[in-house]
Amino acid sequence: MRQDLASTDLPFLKMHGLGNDFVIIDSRGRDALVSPELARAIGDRHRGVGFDQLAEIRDAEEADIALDFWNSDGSRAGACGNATRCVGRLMLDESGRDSVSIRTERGVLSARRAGEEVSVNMGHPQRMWDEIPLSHPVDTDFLPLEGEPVAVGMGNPHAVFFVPDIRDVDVAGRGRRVECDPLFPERTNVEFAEIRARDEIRMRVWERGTGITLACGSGACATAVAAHVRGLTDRTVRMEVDGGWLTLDWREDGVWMTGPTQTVFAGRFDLSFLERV
Ligand SMILES: N[C@@H](CCC[C@H](N)C(=O)O)C(=O)O
Repeated sequence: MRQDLASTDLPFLKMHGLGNDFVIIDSRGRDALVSPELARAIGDRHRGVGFDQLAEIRDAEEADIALDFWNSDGSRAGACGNATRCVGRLMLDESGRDSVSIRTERGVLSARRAGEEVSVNMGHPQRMWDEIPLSHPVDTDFLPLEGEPVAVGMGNPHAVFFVPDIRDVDVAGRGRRVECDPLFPERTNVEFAEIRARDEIRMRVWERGTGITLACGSGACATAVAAHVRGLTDRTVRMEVDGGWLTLDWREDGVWMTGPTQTVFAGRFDLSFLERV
């Protein structure tokens, strides 16, 4: 057994944002302890806790906290909008303030109270092929793939397809194929979007490293950006995902995403479970 786990009392929280579910581990005051193996073990929905993403809270010098994200296959993600909103909620409640700063791989993000909900500024979208990243220079507004998706980076890669009727899309089949297309050297998240009005989108998602989820915050931001870039929507949209509704607002300082968060339970890992990792 890893010594850092043997000597650690390891509590966690289970949270979700619109059914996009997370295990949150607070590692402030100690070294980071999540490894790919530990993430996979905790992410196992039969033998662990189960999650779409694991978020590890860490100390930060230039922000209130730092966050590292893990997918259930043990891979790292540079961004996770819904987990940022969930941990943002914890930090807003803990501090009693109206705004907190959170350092992620893509920079320092700001989370704010929005009535009962939480808003996060997910930063400016990345539109250059090498920022997303893609394997070679192409027109990121119309990728050279069947269905010509839009490529958008939100600190993680997204390929957004516009479809006439979302009910006709095989999200798992197409999502799995596009995730691993050689055009995406780090794989990609895949969104399918139906435009309902200039201020309303229906979106379903296949997440890199996880599969179909009920919501994807960074995917919702990428979809709002892609729809506006294609001239299909205004800068503010409501978006229905499988788990409910988000509001996206692409402002001068970045893409703001607003929605609900929920704490489900607090737990503590059994030492015998950690011993097997
Ligand atoms: N659910 C997330 C996105 C999680 C990361 C993604 N699977 C990746 O690998 O980039 C969100 O709410 O943004």
